[in-house]
Amino acid sequence: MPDLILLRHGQSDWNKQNRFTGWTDVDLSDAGRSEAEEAGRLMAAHGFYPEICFTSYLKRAIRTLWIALDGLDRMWVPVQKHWRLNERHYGDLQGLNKAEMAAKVGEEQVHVWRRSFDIAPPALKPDDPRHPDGDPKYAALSEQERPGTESLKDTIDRVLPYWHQAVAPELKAGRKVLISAHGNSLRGLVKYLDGISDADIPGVEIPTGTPLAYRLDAALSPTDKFYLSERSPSGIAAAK
Ligand SMILES: O=C(O)[C@H](O)COP(=O)(O)O
Repeated sequence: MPDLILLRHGQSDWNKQNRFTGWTDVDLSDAGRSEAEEAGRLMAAHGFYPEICFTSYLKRAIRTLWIALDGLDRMWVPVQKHWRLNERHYGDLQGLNKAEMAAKVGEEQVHVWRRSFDIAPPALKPDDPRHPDGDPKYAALSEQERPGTESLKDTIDRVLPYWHQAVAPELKAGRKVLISAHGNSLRGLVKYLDGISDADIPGVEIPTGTPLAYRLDAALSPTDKFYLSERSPSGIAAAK
C-alpha cells in the first residue's frame, strides 16, 4: 500500500493545444477529466484512500483532485491548497505554442527552456497582465514570492519548504497523502525524493493523470516507487 501518491493533473485545454501554461489558470479538457476519473479508479483498485490531500492554486490540479476524490467517495478528506505547489512559472512563454516557438527559435532553445535545471525563460514585466502581481490569488504573497519567470531550480526552491513544513509531518504521522499538482512542481519533488542529480533531471517526465506511488520509510526515504497503472493491485483492496 503506497504512503504517498503524486498525481499530475489531467490533460488541460492548453496541454491539448500544446501551449506553455505555467501559472495560467487553464481548466481540464474532456480527456483530462477522464484521466482524473481513471486516476480515482486506480487508487480505489489499489486500496489507496488518502487521509489528507495537497494541491496548488490552479484549477487544473484542483479539479483533478476533486474528480479523483469523488471517484473514491472521499470528497470530505481535508485538502490544503498552496501556491508553492503551482506549476513552474513559464514567464514570457506563457500562452505561446511550443511547436511554433521551436520553429521560430529552434528545438534546442525550446528544450533548454523546458528542461534545463537552472535556466529560466524570459521574465514577464510586472505590468504584464499575465504577471502574478495583478492576480488576486497571489495578493497575500510578498513581491519576492511573485515570480515573473522560474527555472526548475527556482520551482524546487519554493516547493521544498512547503514539503518540509506541511506535507512531511503528515507522512511522519502515518497519514496517507495525495498531492495533485503539476509536471514541474512534481518533477522537483521527485528529484528531491529520489536523489536525482541536476544533470539527470532533464530526462525525467511525469505523464498527466497517472498516479505515481511511493512507499516511504520512517525518514521518508523511498523504499518503493511505481505508477499504479503499471502494477496490478495486490490482494484485496483495503476496505473503504
Ligand atoms: O506549463 C506547461 O506548459 C506544462 O504544464 C508543462 O510543460 P512542460 O512539459 O513544457 O514543462
